[in-house]
Amino acid sequence: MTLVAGVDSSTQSCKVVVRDLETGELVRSGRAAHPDGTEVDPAAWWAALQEALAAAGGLDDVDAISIAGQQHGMVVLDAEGRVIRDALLWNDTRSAQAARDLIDEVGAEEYAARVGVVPVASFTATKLRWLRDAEPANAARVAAVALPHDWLTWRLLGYGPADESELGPDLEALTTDRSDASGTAYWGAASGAYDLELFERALGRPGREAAGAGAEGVSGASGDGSLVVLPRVLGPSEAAGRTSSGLLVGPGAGDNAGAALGLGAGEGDVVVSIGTSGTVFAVTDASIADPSGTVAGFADASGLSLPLIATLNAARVLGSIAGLLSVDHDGLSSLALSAEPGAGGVVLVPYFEGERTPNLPDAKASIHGLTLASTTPANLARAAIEGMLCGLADGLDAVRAAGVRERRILLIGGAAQNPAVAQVAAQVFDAPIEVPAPGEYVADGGAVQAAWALTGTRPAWSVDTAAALPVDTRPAIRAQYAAARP
Ligand SMILES: Nc1ncnc2c1ncn2[C@@H]1O[C@H](COP(=O)(O)OP(=O)(O)O)[C@@H](O)[C@H]1O
Ligand SMILES: O=C(CO)[C@@H](O)[C@H](O)COP(=O)(O)O
Repeated sequence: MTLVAGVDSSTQSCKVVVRDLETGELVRSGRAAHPDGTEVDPAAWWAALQEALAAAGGLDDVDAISIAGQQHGMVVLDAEGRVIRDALLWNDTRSAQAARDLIDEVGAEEYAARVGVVPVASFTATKLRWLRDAEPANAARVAAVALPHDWLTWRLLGYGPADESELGPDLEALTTDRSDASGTAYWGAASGAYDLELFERALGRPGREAAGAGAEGVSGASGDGSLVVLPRVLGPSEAAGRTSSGLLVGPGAGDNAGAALGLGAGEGDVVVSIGTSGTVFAVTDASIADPSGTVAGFADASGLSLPLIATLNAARVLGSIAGLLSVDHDGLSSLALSAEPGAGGVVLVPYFEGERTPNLPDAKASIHGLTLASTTPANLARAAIEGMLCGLADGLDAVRAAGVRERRILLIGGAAQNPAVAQVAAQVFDAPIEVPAPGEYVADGGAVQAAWALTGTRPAWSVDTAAALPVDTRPAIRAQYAAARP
């Protein structure tokens, strides 16, 4: 049996799946927790990857692996391959002003036309601008900029600081893929190239694409320190390299593109993912350039496009309200299902972490419509689920406005396993909902990439459906949410 592995290095944890190349059957899996916070030492991701791989039985009998991960995080390396400061994650909003500055300088339409996105605090370019302005000494030391999956792939191949790695700090060996590169705001899905002027504008230092492992005589960060190295952008089935033990390492992906690949999402499928982030996305032929910045024109992991909206407030909203009500996930579900649709008029606008869609990085959550009669645990539980899903339904409207037409919504992510979430989703969205069998679809996308890189053919593994819910729209839920949100 030939085995391939996929990894999801996500915000809250690292997940590994090992699958049979021929059938796609899940053979083993493992996971390990990531630290909390929006600023994380990448060494913690590396440690979690080792732990999750060990829990998944190791890689000795595995032929290929590929690492997908949380998008946008800023990993800055010095010329010795050391991480200069903790990574700023996609949900760190300190770069909101930097995003506004970049838009003022370049223009939203120009950004959308050049790289398919308009900066928000999540995107890597804004974090680099923040670094330039807030930590100039660190910005001056930057020799390479990577994303979380790029850095983990590089480390897995054996690169890193000389005293921590087999192969040393060859920055030319850094790689990324189209999907994750498209979340930087300095690589365009339509152009298929870095926009080096936008990169320089962000960090205040010129950059160039890495020349490939072992490239010699290249002037740049590894040589004269003048040009910052950006990972070489690999195609969907292009390998990043092999480890010294012969393990083939695939290109990796941003987590949402990884999930699309793991689900085999195609025309007519809109994926709604409810993990740390809430996302709504689809795989499309045409690339998107939305000058309002609502829909990001990302690339997918198969050579197509991935128009996407993301919210900062998803599964953790439910965790927070469950904690407040002293119940677990099942308890929150039972409470929510015991309340009427509309939660007795109680509306929770869930901007606990600020928000990205709509772009309100400094917003806070609020509860509306409380009366003495409506203030019950059941209504609060239901309002949390309804509010979180209404934000995503607004996102679906934006994705539709960008030209996407869905036949069904595929509901994935940790919170999709909550029965109340699936039921309320059928009442909030106006499309049929399918909940795929519980699984790690991002890591599965990594396994698909590993198989694709190994054999040259994209595998067509099947995905089971756990539940299918017909449309049961209750327009009052979105109407009262629309009246309450800013
Ligand atoms: N049954 C459930 N109901 C609600 N939330 C859940 C449930 N199971 C897991 N979660 C939440 O889902 C989140 C993890 O989902 P996941 O998709 O793995 O996130 P990420 O990929 O961002 O790390 C956690 O916040 C967890 O508390
Ligand atoms: O910022 C985005 C997408 O643009 C997020 O989707 C991150 O990629 C984090 O994903 P999860 O950890 O929530 O899966």
